[in-house]
Amino acid sequence: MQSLPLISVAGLNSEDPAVRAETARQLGVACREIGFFYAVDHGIPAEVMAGAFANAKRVFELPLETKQDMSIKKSPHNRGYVAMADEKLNPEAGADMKEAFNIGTDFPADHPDVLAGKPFRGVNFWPPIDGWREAMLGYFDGCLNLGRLIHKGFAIDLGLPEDFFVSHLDSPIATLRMLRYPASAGQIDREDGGAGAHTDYGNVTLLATDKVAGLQVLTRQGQWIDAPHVEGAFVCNIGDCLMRWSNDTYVSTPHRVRPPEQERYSIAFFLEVNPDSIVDPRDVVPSEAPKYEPITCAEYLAARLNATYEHRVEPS
Ligand SMILES: O=C(O)CCC(=O)C(=O)O
Ligand SMILES: [Fe+2]
Repeated sequence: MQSLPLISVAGLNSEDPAVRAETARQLGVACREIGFFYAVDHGIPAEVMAGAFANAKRVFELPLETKQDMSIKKSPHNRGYVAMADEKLNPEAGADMKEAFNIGTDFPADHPDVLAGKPFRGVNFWPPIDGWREAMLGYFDGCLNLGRLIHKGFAIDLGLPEDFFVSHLDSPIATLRMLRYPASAGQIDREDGGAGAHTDYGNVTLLATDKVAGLQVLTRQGQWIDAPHVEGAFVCNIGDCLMRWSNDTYVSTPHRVRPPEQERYSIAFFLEVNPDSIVDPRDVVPSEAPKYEPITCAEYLAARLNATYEHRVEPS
């Protein structure tokens, strides 16, 4: 049985170009073959990760009414609370047995982009919990920096200038999503009852998991394999936007969450690029005939989210 590769991403920070190149090579193999890898030596302290899980738990413990006051249905910018069974990541399979809470890049209400109503430039909902905002924004920033570092590796592996993605990542669309799956093994007979089989939409996802099993990844050979918890590691995967940008050089791979034996928490950080960045395969793989037209990151993401959430589609 295949397993996901483990990569020490600290090598991308090395002063030695040979170490950076070797780390990027490992990353490139993973992104071309399975589209998933574990990132270790990533620099986010264990206590920061533990704190994020403690805070995620607190938000789900709030009364339902308080959570519904922060409903994602009230945000055009993909922020807030998603109630149990309100989402279908695989619309053909049925509702996901999970609840979620999203925060995005934090903008003040008077930021020019917010006032102008730019897509994905909105304010966050903040749960009424002391210290929550500061702790989660600290974790968000840690993930963002890790995502930038991993993009340096992508650039090296793809034969681009090391800083190719830097200008695309100065104010990116990014979503930190806390997830809670109730114990539901034996109650739902769908293998993907926690989260329906899907690919992620953005460039890269950095997922922190607790010790409860559930995540599975589809190999190129069509086999579902477990992606077990690895202490201190992020499960990272390529999203559809980077697959498109790289002209399918990197693959976004279907994954799902089985109904867990025990209550399960995970925290996903979905990183795209700046809303106005042009995602054009000609820029990333100039030697190949492009399979996709150029599109802005915001346009691409909006189209994908509109297909997932009924509430985002304007009633006709
Ligand atoms: O909870 C997990 O382990 C995976 C969640 C996931 O794939 C997603 O939210 O996109
Ligand atoms: Fe996912």
